Amino acid sequence: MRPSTARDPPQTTAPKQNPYPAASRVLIVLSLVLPVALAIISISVAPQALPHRLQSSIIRISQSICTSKRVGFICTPGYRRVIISRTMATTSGLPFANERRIAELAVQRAAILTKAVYNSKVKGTVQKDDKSPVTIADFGAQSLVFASLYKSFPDDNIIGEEDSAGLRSNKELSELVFKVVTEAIYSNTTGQSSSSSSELGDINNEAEMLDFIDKGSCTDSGKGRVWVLDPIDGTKGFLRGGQYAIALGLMVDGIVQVGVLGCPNLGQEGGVLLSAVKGQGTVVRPLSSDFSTLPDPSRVTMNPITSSSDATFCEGVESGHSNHDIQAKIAKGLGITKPSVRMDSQAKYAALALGQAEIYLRLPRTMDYEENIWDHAAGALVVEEAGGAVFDMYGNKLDFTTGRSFKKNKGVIVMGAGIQEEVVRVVSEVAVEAYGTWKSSL
Ligand SMILES: Nc1ncnc2c1ncn2[C@@H]1O[C@H](COP(=O)(O)O)[C@@H](OP(=O)(O)O)[C@H]1O
Repeated sequence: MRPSTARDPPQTTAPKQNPYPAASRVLIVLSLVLPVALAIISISVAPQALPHRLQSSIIRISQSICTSKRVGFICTPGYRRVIISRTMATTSGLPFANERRIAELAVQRAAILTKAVYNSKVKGTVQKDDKSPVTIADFGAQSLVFASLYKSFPDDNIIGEEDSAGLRSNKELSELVFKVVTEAIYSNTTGQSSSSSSELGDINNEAEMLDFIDKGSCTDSGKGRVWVLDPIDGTKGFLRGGQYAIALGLMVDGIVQVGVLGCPNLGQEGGVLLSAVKGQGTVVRPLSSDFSTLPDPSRVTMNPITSSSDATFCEGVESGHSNHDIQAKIAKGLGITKPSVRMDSQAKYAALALGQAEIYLRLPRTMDYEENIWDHAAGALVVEEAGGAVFDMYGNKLDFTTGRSFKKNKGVIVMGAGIQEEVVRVVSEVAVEAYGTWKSSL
C-alpha cells in the first residue's frame, strides 16, 4: 500500500444520506408556501367570495404576515398596501364589518322613511289577517331594507314580517307606499340619488318595490346566512305616538351574528341607532337624517347592578302582548318597588343596553302564542353584547333555528349579567306555578 502524500485528496467519510427524498422536500416546501400564497391571492382578488369564517381567519393571518417585519419582505411594499387596504375596505379586519355597516345604513335609510310617515297624517293603516295593524311605513321600510340587502348580499336568505299581498290588491295603497319610498331614496339635501343610495340599492318602480317586499318569505331560519327584519316593530306604538323600532339581524346557521336597532323616538332628538356583532360589543350612534353617513359610534354597556331589587323593570305597553299581572308578581318577588317602565317594541332591548333599565319581562297571555323571531333577533344580540343575558321564562336560551317563530321557547326575559341567576330562578318558579311545565313538541 502506497503511503499517503500531501497531494492526495483528503480521506472523506461517505456522504450523509438525506432522510427526505427530493419529492418529499418539494412537498414540504409547497405545503408551507402554498397556503400563504393562496391566502394572499384570494384576499387580493376576491375576498367576498370566500366562506365567512375562512375569510376572517385568512384576513387575520395575511395581515399579520404582511405587517410582520420578518416575513413581510415576501411582498413589495406596494402590494402589501393593496392587500391590507382591500381587506380593510371590505371587512375592516373584523368579521361581519361590512354586514354591520350595510345593515346600519339600510336601517337608517328606512328610519328616514318611517319618521316622515310618523310625522304625516297619512299612515295608510290596514288590518292584517291576524287583526294587527300595518301601515305604509311598514311596507316602505321593508322594501328599502331588502333593496339594500339584495344589492350587497344577493345570495342571502331573508325572513321579513310583511308581504305584498295587501298592496297588490290595493293599488291606491301601493302607490302611496311607492311615493314615500321614492321620497326616502331622494331624501338627501342634494335631492339626488347619490352614490351612497346606489350602494344601498335603488327601487325604480312600483313593481320592483312589491317584488322586494316579497323577498322576506324564507321559512328556514337554521341554515346558512339568513337576515331577519321587522320593518316596524311596535306598529301600535308607532300609531299611538310611542316607541317603535326598525330591527334587522343576520343569523348564520341559526346564531345571530349581527343585530341593528333603529329607534327613532328613543334617547336624543332624531333617535338612536344601536348595532352589535357577536363577540365585538354593542355601539350606539345618533340616527342621521342623511342616509349616506353614519355618525361616530360610542360603546354601550348595561348598568352594573348586583341586586334585582335595585332594578328598573320594563314591559310592553300593550296588555294583549304580555301578561302584566304575572309580570307584576315577578317584580314583587324580586323585591322591585318602582313601577314598571312601559314601552313599545324592541326599544325595550335598546333601553336596557343603554342602561335605562335592567330587566325586561315578556310573559305570554296564552301558552299557544309563539313569539316571532323578528321581534327578538336584533334586540337580543344588542343586549347580550352590551353585557346582558336573554332567556325564555323557563330559563332556556332562545333557539332561533325553528323557523319564523320560536317553537322551543315560551316567553322572553332580559336582564343584566349581575342579576341573571336571581331573575331566572324567580321567573321560572312563577312561570311553573302560573303556566305549569311546558315541553316543546319539536
Ligand atoms: N299576543 C301577542 N303576544 C305577544 N306578542 C304579540 C302578540 N300579538 C302581537 N305581538 C307582537 O308584539 C309586537 C310588539 O311588541 P310590543 O308589545 O313589545 O310593542 C308586535 O310586533 P309588530 O308591531 O311588528 O306587529 C307583534 O309581533
